[in-house]
Amino acid sequence: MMHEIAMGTPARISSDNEVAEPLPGERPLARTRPSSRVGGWSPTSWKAKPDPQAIRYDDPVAVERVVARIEALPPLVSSWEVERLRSLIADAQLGRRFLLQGGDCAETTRDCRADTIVNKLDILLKMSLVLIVGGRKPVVRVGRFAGQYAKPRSRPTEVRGGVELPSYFGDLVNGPEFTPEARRPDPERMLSCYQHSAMTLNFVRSFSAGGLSDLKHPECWDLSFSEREDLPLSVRESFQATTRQLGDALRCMDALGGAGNELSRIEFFTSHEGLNLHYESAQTRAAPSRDEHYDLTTHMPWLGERTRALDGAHVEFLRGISNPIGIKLGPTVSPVDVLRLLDTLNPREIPGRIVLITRMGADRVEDTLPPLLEVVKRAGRRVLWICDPMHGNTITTSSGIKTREFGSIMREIEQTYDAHDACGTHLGGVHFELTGDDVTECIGGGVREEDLTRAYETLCDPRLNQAQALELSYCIARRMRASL
Ligand SMILES: O=C[C@H](O)[C@H](O)COP(=O)(O)O
Ligand SMILES: C=C(OP(=O)(O)O)C(=O)O
Repeated sequence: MMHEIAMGTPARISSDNEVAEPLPGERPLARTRPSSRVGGWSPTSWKAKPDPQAIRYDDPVAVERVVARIEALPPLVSSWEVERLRSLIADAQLGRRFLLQGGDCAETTRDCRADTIVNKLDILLKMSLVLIVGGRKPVVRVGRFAGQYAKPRSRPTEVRGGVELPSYFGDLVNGPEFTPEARRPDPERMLSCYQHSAMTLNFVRSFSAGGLSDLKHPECWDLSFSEREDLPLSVRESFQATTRQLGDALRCMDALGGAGNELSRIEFFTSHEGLNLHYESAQTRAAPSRDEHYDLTTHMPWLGERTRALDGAHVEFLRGISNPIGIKLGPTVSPVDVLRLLDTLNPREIPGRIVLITRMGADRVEDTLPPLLEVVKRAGRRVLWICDPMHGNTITTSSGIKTREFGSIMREIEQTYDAHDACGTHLGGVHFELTGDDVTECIGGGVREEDLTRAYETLCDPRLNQAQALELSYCIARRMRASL
């Protein structure tokens, strides 16, 4: 099969915006070719713009050395996979698919292990099956993995016992241990995270091809939440009905075998916050025969709440690549900001290009979301709206533990559905910080505040565990079914 691939033998890069002559027989790597399609843009034009989360590397030469090494390495994903995701998102924008995005808050190289990855795929797959039954439409699965190694932080430094050190910005930048050595931003980490992303992806791909046969019997999943006495009888009954329908559907698909069998080949896409632009731009390449650039570290990078300034480095970088992109929108964004972001990031109204990820907080959805929905609808802009009910609902317990309450998470989803219903727009997906492991980081769904210290493993924000994530998918399926 012939593919148009944005790969090639690396040419020697002579400066930021030039490509050295290739050797005889060598295909030029077009990484630093400026784009004629996107005015004034090149993969490194972001360097001239302000970056509120800029990493303070102390050795710029070492940064350039690592970047050159990553440029020379093969891309992690291909441009045709990216295009496929864009077409699926375009479908979701028309209401024909639902998008499920989820994974760790901060992925770590330490957790690049078979069991951890399998558990994550397992929960995403289970959730997607429940959502298919609820919404009666296919689900696009996008993991926060194989690259979710960089974290924006509220404060550049952290103080413990009178000692001040740089904050932990994710394994891509520095280490979590509270020592000057670990917290020093180290460019070599970009190479290590590239390698761990490649290992993760390799495992995800082989796993996807094999299918997950043991998921065919939802009766064997841990669905103890659906029996909980504190749930109203109607909720329990609706959860049990979902399980029965799911079991019937899976057995039916199994009997049909091969073609169209959701369990025989499972598609996952990757995503992460496009935060460390040295890393992102090192893997950004031009498709050989088209004036299109792709960030090939991931299928779908997203723009974070802290880095979405219109004149900032991150918007500059993302405006020139052709990947679908997520844009986080928190309670301080204005309708005008959203339209400007859309004008800058999708001036040609490309279908499937933009996923707007709202994360207002359960108490702010009602006053902040409707004006955004209205203005985008009135402007006739084509976007996929999805809800991240995690980032606006972070609280700190009296003993200083960062957590999130299951009830607030679900309330944000319900309110977001209500706002879309009132405006005549539609909610086309959800975005979660979750893990397939049995952690105790969020309260509710069987975890009490006093349980938080038992298995609190995240290095940044609290994630849903397997049972909590599954319960949420049942709640969403219930809501979806009610609006069919
Ligand atoms: O995941 C989101 C952010 O990186 C995270 O909420 C920042 O946490 P902080 O406020 O502790 O820096
Ligand atoms: C940092 C994140 O979110 P936000 O930008 O919405 O705070 C995140 O999703 O990891």
